[in-house]
Amino acid sequence: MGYSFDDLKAAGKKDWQNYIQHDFVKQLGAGTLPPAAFRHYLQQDYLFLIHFARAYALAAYKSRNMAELRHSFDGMKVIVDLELTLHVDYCTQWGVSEEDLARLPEARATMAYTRYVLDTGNRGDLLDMHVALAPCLVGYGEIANWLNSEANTLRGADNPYDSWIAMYESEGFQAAMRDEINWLNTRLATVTDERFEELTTIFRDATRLEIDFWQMGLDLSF
Ligand SMILES: Cc1ncc(CN)c(N)n1
Repeated sequence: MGYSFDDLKAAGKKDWQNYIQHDFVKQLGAGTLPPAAFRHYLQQDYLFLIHFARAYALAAYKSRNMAELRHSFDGMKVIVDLELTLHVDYCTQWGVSEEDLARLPEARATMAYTRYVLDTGNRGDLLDMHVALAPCLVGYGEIANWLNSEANTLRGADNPYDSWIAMYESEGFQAAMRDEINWLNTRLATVTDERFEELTTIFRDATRLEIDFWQMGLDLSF
């Protein structure tokens, strides 16, 4: 009894590190990521985020009070207003319209991750759902902070991916990340050892699916 979000990360430490410090992330930070890899990743991420917005809607459905409802609503707003807007802007620069995006075939990594999270939420309760969502929200906030601490990271106009880093380091995203950690810390403080074990499996599975998502970007795979 008496767990926290850090305990979830510690239980899958190696996977978490492989996710945060993936080659895709390192190359993006250094500005050396092949444009085709970023483009493939970002287009798949558009499809991914639409399903993740649905997952937040499911979390809202599972909410029992106003505070839980608002928490899910805030998570969904970050995806729809902040992240999807940037994705559509990037794609517009490449001459790819929202109609083109909607017609894109989904990569297996996109399907696997999004359906895993939706299934976990359907099967479980609100805590299961948020633990499945946490590597997404908390992970990208942590990635931006990790990139900023790395000597190889190039910031400014010389890095074509600078606006991507800027979004995830922004106060809007970082505040949502802190809220999620606080929310999880409150719930994890009272779970039993058995329940914590179940939750670590969900957290690690979602983290491994994040690793596959980066790899899909590097491999240009469907
Ligand atoms: C695959 C993935 N994971 C996380 C995030 C950050 N919401 C994202 N945009 N895409």
